[in-house]
Amino acid sequence: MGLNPNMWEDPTEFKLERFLMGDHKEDSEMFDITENREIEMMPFSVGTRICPSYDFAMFHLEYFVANLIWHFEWKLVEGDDVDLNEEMDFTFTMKNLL
Ligand code: HEM
Repeated sequence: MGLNPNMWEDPTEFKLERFLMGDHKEDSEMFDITENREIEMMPFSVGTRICPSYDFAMFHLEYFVANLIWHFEWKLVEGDDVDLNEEMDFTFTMKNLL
């Protein structure tokens, strides 16, 4: 499914901009990391052939991200307006992502 050219333009290309939000994706600079607007990306697939190692992989990815946060100094990009406060949506999300 992740390689289906009917779903994805150039499915094998590394194109982060494909996750931009908005009807006219090229007009928007927001990434849909909440997956509240569209569910297009299912990295572990779904259904009977879902990755059996989903929990194991997620555990390691959380550990990987935690190490990135721990070992690097994180700064806002000048001009960005990130607000870490929570906002109630379908779930709690960050108030301002960018
Ligand atoms: C970030 C890490 C991982 C991602 C994104 C991932 C993703 C996937 C995806 C997309 C599938 C195909 C599901 C389908 O056919 O619809 C799959 C299948 C599978 N994955 Fe993973 N996987 C990850 C890590 C792992 C790890 C660490 C293991 C083993 C230790 C594993 C074992 C398997 C196996 C055995 C299948 C075949 C399941 C089946 O065909 O019934 N995966 N995985």
